[in-house]
Amino acid sequence: MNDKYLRDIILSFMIAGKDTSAASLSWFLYMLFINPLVLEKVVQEIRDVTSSHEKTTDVDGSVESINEEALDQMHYLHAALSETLRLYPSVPVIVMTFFQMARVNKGDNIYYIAYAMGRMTYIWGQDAEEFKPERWLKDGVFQPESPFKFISFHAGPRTCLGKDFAYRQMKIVSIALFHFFRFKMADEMCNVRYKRMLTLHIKGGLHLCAIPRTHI
Ligand code: HEM
Repeated sequence: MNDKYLRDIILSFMIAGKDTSAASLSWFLYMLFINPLVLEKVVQEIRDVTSSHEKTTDVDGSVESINEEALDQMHYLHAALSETLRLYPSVPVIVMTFFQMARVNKGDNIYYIAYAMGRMTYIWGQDAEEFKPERWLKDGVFQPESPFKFISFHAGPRTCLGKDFAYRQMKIVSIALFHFFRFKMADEMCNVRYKRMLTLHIKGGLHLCAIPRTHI
């Protein structure tokens, strides 16, 4: 390994890992606003996991309670994040360049639209357009889908290398945010739309007001 190799690895992790997780968290917060019952369940799960540190001002105590074991127990949060990524995949269009295959020439590009695939009734059923974390749960336990069905992290040999890291990061940030704050949209009438880019961002960003919690 030389410095250039190391630089390229760090750069690709920063490019692949920053905007994707940030955009997912924005959509996640938005989905919770428009689905208050899901928000309630997410907050309840966070409350259960951080219950040993009820004082919301006790930063060290609450950070301590966010350990590996606690993160693994958060099935509902994991399901809600997955459901967000199904409807709002951070990489909405994925392109593959082919070497050679039957009926595909060397150098041809094939695109698949993760955004559309996440909403197809053929793949996800009649309720495909609905935000339903429950579709990922069986008896309260998260059930992973085949990566060829839930395509938001790509599948096969070029699958996302940071998937587990991304879930951990998004879970930790969500726990910290909801433990210490309530949120409301700065303008509840605003029309939230996506911006057409390589990654799926909210057009103009998601503007929120954070209100410190006195108790969770
Ligand atoms: C919600 C968060 C994320 C999503 C939805 C996501 C999704 C994806 C997708 C769809 C690809 C394939 C892109 C393509 O081939 O065109 C990819 C590749 C990749 N991702 Fe992620 N990603 C996320 C977070 C991260 C994080 C946090 C890291 C690293 C810390 C990371 C590292 C990578 C790397 C290195 C690749 C390239 C893999 C390769 O081509 O062999 N990703 N990701």
